[in-house]
Amino acid sequence: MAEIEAARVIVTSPGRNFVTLEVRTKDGVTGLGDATLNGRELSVASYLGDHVIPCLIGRDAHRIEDIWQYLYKGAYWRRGPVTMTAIAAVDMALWDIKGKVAGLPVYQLLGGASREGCMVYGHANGADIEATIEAALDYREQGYKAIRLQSGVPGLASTYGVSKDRYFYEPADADLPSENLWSTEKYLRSVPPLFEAGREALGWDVHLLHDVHHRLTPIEAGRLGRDLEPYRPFWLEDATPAENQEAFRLIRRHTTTPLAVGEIFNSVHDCRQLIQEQLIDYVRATVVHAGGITHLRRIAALADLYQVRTGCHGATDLSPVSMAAALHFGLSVPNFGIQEYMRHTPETDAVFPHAYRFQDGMMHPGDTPGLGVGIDETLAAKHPYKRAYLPVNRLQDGTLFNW
Ligand SMILES: O=C(O)[C@@H](O)[C@@H](O)[C@H](O)[C@H](O)CO
Ligand SMILES: [Mg+2]
Repeated sequence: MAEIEAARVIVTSPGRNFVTLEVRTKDGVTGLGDATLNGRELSVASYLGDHVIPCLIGRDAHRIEDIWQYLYKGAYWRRGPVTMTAIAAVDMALWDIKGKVAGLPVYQLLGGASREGCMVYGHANGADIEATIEAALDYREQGYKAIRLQSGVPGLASTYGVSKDRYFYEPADADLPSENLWSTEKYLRSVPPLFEAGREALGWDVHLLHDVHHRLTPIEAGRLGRDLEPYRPFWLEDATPAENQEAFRLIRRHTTTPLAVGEIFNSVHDCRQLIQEQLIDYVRATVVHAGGITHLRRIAALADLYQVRTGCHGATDLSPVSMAAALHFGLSVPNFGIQEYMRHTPETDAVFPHAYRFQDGMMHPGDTPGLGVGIDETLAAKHPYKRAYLPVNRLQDGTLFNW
């Protein structure tokens, strides 16, 4: 028995907002869980502080599955990003504690390493094709085996996924949502030349990826997938919104370009049909928004039956605690595909010292017992919460569109 004596929520903003749960046992062992929900951070902080923590006190931290079921079924109100992010934070913290008590890194508790490291993809972006290719060459130089290409669209003032900074990308950029303008026609014309230039400059020994960010209809996505086929992309991500899972049947009918989807999913039910009908190739559900390691393993186990592999979300709004959990999961899961890696700022890394490391395009969670991430609370206190929103997206006639 490792009795839970206390738990608390730490909100800090070292460059961007993070919500972290710390669970402490009577023996003084602490575990950390990420609870960050970009642009809606305080709702999860309240869900945890007001509704979850009181139910945790006195429970056995070792009973991870039972506590997961207790919080999921016991709430009566199942699923949803706030609930599932809160459950994820508890789940990560309990795996962290179990690892520390056992003296083992979490991946060992999940069955041990299935590979030497997790292949990650980096983000090359630029205002135009030339700048994007230059950034991609830089990533290849650093050893990346997989690179996502996002370029500014001629005729559009700003484009999702294209930052002003070479390495650090932060979409939650304003105190109130900023507004972007979108044109599907301009965008669809811009991507094939980007990939043509990418293959010309980088050759064929590097994986190239692209994120559509839910902005096409299924038939438009089918056309883009087909137009990109000659350049053999590793995947086309979030080609169309996925609330309607059937929509992917139409895309599949028109292209063999592999499809990835799921960074906003929070439950296996969000991707059940996509997986069982083999409408996707990679599932992007991630530890922090999909119920923690415990639930993500369930999603991956279903996906494995249908040759769907993992490709977990890993943008900067997933804290180093999530990144570590993703790497322990990714190192052990049989059907790992790739892991997104968007590096955090030095301010974030200083608040969350961690054992995971990058080498030659691969990442390893390290062998520190537990998840291998700490929190420097003195430093965290110097970065108070700052309201920040993701942008919204409008068509050129003012219609609010998909983001
Ligand atoms: O693939 C990705 O990393 C993106 O889609 C993210 O930038 C995403 O928009 C943010 O993480 C949202 O919080
Ligand atoms: Mg994405």
